Amino acid sequence: MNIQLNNVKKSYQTEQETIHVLKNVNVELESGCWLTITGPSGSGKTTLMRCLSGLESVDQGSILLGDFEMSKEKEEKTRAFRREHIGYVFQDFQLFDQFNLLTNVMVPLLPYEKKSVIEQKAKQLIEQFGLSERMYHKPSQLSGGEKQRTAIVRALMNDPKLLICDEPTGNLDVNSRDQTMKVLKDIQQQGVTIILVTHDLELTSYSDVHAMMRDGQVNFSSLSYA
Ligand SMILES: Nc1ncnc2c1ncn2[C@@H]1O[C@H](COP(=O)(O)OP(=O)(O)OP(=O)(O)O)[C@@H](O)[C@H]1O
Repeated sequence: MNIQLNNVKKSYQTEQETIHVLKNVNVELESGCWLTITGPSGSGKTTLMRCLSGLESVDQGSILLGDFEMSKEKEEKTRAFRREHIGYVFQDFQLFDQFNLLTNVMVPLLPYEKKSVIEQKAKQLIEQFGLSERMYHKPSQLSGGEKQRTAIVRALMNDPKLLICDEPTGNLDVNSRDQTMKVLKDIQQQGVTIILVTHDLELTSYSDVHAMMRDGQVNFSSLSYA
């Protein structure tokens, strides 16, 4: 899925002030590419991912995902587009405490597809990510790394064309991190566009393009935090 962001601006209004988070973001990414975005804490990476996936609206500018101009569409259409085409791995997992791992993975698709089909797909991915033995455990019984892998599995359930990963390896040890990256690489090789947000500069080696976020802008040329 080609991605194009033009002059995207986004602010938050608090009681005291207006926080200008995205000041003028321009991004162009070819379908099937892997973009890694790094940048200091608070520079707006998560906000950008939320706007890109339609979880938040932008104040100005345009977001084009393939032929879909997200910034112009109504919420209902955006929600359907996200459900069909985007996978999102949240920084804080966003798993349901009351459900076991298998149900957590299935739950976003349950209202829309046949349960037996979703369950088969879920079990296949759960096995691929080495989580079969934890399938009937609830999030409170999972390690940080297991929760993170569960969040990745859930994001892959709809065969996304765009996979957004916000710090997907923050809780993983180096071996699990590298394993996860290899699985993501395989997924990219199947044609999926990947956007990865991370503080871990080593992960840029997996990507085709690296950009740094700073002062509300995305800069494609810098490789350091300096
Ligand atoms: N809903 C909100 N209301 C007000 N301010 C917000 C809101 N969401 C984010 N912010 C502010 O926007 C700025 C950017 O936040 P964001 O989470 O996008 O940064 P980040 O680069 O992802 O940070 P980190 O690397 O720590 O995850 C921060 O100053 C944050 O406090």
